[in-house]
Amino acid sequence: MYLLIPAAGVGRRMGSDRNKLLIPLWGQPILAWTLRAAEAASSITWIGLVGQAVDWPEVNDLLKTLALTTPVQWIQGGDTRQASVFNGLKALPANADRVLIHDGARCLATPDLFDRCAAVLQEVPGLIAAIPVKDTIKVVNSDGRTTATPDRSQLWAAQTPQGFWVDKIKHCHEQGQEQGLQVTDDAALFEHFNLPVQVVEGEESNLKVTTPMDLAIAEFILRQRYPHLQSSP
Ligand SMILES: Nc1ccn([C@@H]2O[C@H](COP(=O)(O)OP(=O)(O)OP(=O)(O)O)[C@@H](O)[C@H]2O)c(=O)n1
Ligand SMILES: C[C@](O)(CO)[C@H](O)COP(=O)(O)O
Repeated sequence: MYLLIPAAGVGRRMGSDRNKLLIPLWGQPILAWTLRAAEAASSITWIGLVGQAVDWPEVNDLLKTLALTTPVQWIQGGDTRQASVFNGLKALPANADRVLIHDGARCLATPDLFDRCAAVLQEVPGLIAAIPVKDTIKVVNSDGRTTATPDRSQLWAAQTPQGFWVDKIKHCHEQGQEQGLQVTDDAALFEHFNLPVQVVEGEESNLKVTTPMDLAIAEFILRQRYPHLQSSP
């Protein structure tokens, strides 16, 4: 299975002056955890790492340290996550007919989650990892007043991996760019063009490390996951 890792952000919400994926988390960069999980997933046979040129020297050093057996191709990212993913799709090997797309910031996803998504993608053209929301969600207007309360039983929090048949998702991105669509996940393009997106049970621990609080939570999760370790493996 081909995997694209969007890793070309800047981490504004982290308050970082550099790519947050290079910030240490329990002894190694956030991105290292993501790459280790992808490496450990039996289904992943190729990684497209989508990043900004300014980060390449540090990422290259990290790749040398990790010495992954899975081939990793460096791909130039774009100004938005959507543009970065599209660049990644255009850089896929010609024989790639299915692809998983996984945020570099979701560094706690387990190898099992990748493998489960890869297995389902054999059967459906599009999927997302997701978990049911626990909070009651409100729609709020520009005055800060609630205007609606969607039925919680129908609300799921989308995660990544998200997976797609390559020809379909590439076409969606092409059309989306032409029509000026701006989306925060790739499944939204599938939905916009009336293509089916199957939910695969995600993981509560598969948080997107976005803010400093997320870093603290992520370290807690790692310490629980590797209780025998004093620091990262
Ligand atoms: N131009 C961009 C923006 C984001 N991403 C990636 O998309 C994932 C999810 O994005 P997010 O968590 O928002 O990361 P940032 O954009 O860095 O964070 P912020 O929005 O706070 O700046 C991350 O792995 C990020 O590296 C990307 O590849 N290219
Ligand atoms: C793709 C995603 O992780 C699904 O929840 C999320 O939409 C990414 O959002 P971001 O603002 O680019 O971090």
